[in-house]
Amino acid sequence: MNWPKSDADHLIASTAQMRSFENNLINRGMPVEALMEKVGQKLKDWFLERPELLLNGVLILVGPGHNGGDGLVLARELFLENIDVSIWCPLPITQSLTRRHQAYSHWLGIKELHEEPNVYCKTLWIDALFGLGQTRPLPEKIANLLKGREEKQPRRLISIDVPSGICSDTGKTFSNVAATASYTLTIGLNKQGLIQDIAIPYVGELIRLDIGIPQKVLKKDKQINFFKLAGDDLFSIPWPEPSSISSKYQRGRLLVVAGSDKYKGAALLALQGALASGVGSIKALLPQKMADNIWQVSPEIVVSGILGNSIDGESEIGEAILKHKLDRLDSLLIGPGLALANEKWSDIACQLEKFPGLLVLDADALNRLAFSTESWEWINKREGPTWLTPHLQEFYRLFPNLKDLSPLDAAPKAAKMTGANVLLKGAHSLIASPSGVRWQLVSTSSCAARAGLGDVLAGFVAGVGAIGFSIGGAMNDELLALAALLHAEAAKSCKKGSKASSIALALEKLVRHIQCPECVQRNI
Ligand SMILES: NC(=O)C1=CN([C@@H]2O[C@H](COP(=O)(O)OP(=O)(O)OC[C@H]3O[C@@H](n4cnc5c(N)ncnc54)[C@H](OP(=O)(O)O)[C@@H]3O)[C@@H](O)[C@H]2O)[C@@H](O)CC1
Ligand SMILES: Nc1ncnc2c1ncn2[C@@H]1O[C@H](COP(=O)(O)OP(=O)(O)O)[C@@H](O)[C@H]1O
Ligand SMILES: [K+]
Repeated sequence: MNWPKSDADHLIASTAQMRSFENNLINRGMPVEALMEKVGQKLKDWFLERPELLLNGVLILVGPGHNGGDGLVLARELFLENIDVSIWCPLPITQSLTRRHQAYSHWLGIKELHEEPNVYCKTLWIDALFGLGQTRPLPEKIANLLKGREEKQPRRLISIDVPSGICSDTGKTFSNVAATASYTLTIGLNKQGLIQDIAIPYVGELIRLDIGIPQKVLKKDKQINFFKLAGDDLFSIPWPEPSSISSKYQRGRLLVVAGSDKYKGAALLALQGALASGVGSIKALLPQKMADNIWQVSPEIVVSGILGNSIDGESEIGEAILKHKLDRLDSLLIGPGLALANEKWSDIACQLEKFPGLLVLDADALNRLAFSTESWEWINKREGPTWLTPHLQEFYRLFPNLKDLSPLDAAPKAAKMTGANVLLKGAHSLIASPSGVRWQLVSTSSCAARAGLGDVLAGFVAGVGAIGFSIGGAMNDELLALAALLHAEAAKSCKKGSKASSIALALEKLVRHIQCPECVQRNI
């Protein structure tokens, strides 16, 4: 695994890993006091760079552990900068270091609240109640207070390390109540729970504060296999580059099986995604109506067969796939907009098993497999690599035995069970490989949540996969992750409300930019 870098910016840590890194530093001689001081200084710098947040003063909610200690160091530093600071310690402090900071803050004369704070006040609340040490629901008094605060002053609260009430491993609330932050300033490494879709409404914008965990400490952990991907990673993207003398057939050959009378647009969107990848040759098996017209909008596509049509407008794919020469392909995408015809998976199973190239199963191909007698277990029979691109409902339909697991645990399990790479789509899409490596997209835009974007994505990943396969044969695990990142970044670069086909054009431009920045500047 070469991308992205295994550094503090990219690693996504479980609570146990984070604890182990901290202990490692402390065991090597780093004083806990110094570590907390470092955290406090980073917090102070972050707040002082945003004076608008401090205009109405600051109230720091201090918890019993080291999270509270971080809050007290911040309180002291802001106080010394003449910011109007008060603290509230609702529970007895249990950590001695935190108690010492509390005593010093008292001696300095920092205001202390003895009553519950008023939820209406415009003061910024800083949640230093609980961090990594959370294992159970918030005390009722605090839960009610945080609930009231969100109702009366929505998001006028910033959390340190982890919003109180959220599990840093799963991202779930312990009891449906948690601090609702505008920002969460997480310390050292991104914690896996904080980037899960379920946590997004509580976490707000996630900021990682670097505390200088040395690379050699990170490298020692053999369990590091979870990486964050964001826009900055586009600059280091390992784009598969065919040789400069390669012909169109050596730059990836893709066959797209998509569309039905029921869902007419899906095939076109998938083909637009495929075109955006820059793959050398695109063929398609389409319903008759689309096959008759596609040349007018996408003359680059070669229609190499016609799909059958059920009386309900669903596509029947078996005959067309069986007639096609699959051995001349690098990648085969089946799924977007096919609808659920009454066909047996066994009709095509044998042909697909033997196909040595990359098979990408999306949308209704996943549903058809889910409802077949073969089910997900069939994927293991494939000779070539397989990529699955479900959204959450499709995923659990295909893997009903994993429905009690969170997406974070279920996706790698599915990858391991099937030997396929899985792209589980969502607000923060998760990519899991059979080797156990996971990637998660973090800085996505919710304007990507529009009908048709998944079709563009399926065509795009199949195109990128075809290029990768044409070069190496053996697929790099990160290829699916990099295709998903490009798609999300293209969606982000578009105006709010952009339609799927505009995003496909933005994706094409982004790919050209990565391959040749000068060409885009010269508008070629
Ligand atoms: N370790 C380090 O060197 C560094 C740590 N750092 C900072 O420390 C944080 C972790 O500190 P921490 O381990 O003290 O845990 P923290 O979350 O503050 O609270 C634990 C306390 O709260 C209690 N408690 C928990 N839930 C509760 C509930 N619902 N209701 C009531 N009580 C509850 C719990 O009680 P217990 O469960 O033990 O009974 C325990 O007393 C971390 O997030 C980061 O901010 C950084 O500065 C970097 C250096
Ligand atoms: N809240 C969200 N924020 C960002 N991206 C999202 C969000 N919800 C969905 N997406 C992305 O939008 C796309 C939608 O795909 P999909 O559900 O397959 O749509 P469709 O089948 O209608 O084309 C995926 O890339 C997914 O990751
Ligand atoms: K907190």
